Amino acid sequence: MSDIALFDHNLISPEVQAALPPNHTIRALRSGDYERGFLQVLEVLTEVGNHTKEEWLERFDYIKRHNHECTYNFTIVITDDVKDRVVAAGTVFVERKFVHKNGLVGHIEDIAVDASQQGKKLGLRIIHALMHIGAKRGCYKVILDCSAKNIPFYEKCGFTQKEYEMAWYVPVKKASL
Ligand SMILES: CC(=O)SCCNC(=O)CCNC(=O)[C@H](O)C(C)(C)COP(=O)(O)OP(=O)(O)OC[C@H]1O[C@@H](n2cnc3c(N)ncnc32)[C@H](O)[C@@H]1OP(=O)(O)O
Repeated sequence: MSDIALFDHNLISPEVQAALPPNHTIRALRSGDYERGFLQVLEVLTEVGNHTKEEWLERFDYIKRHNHECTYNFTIVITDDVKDRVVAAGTVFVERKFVHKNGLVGHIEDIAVDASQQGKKLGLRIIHALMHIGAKRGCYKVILDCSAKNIPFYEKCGFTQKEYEMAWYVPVKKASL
């Protein structure tokens, strides 16, 4: 697969692009971002797994092919164009609901800025770009879960605290001997 974009670039906010440092670009995730270190950037969040290129393309291609269906996935990155590396990433899912008269809700997930690039407003730009995508796709709200230490960051981005997060982790079955 050549360097294919996950979704249409006209959803990227021109205001956010204009606010980036020189030689940086905000754009849709591309299939070639495997080589540009997209998965390594996500390692600031959690365990990512050592994907082969084939495993990466399997997931990328699936999302791309199914992006017109029930849930839309808009994953974006910021690249350092001198180094040709991904330095920040984030996703907004658009969920189709029955409530709010068949309303749409954006869910922000997996916000990550390379450890060496944090504190340069790249996280803020990613969030603003995802909020723009949610608004353009017709969401009536955009929501996310985060740790307490990140609340001030999301408040700076324009979010307010509401409700509580709940989680259930599927028990890992031990292999039988
Ligand atoms: C929905 C989710 O995915 S939650 C998971 C979020 N991701 C992580 O925790 C992974 C590790 N952390 C990171 O990748 C980054 O540090 C992020 C995404 C949390 C923040 O991105 P950065 O690029 O470092 O932040 P950025 O420079 O855009 O900060 C914007 C503003 O928020 C402030 N801010 C950022 N993080 C914090 C924090 N933890 N506490 C207080 N303020 C903060 C900054 O000081 C800045 O304020 P200013 O406008 O007054 O100068």
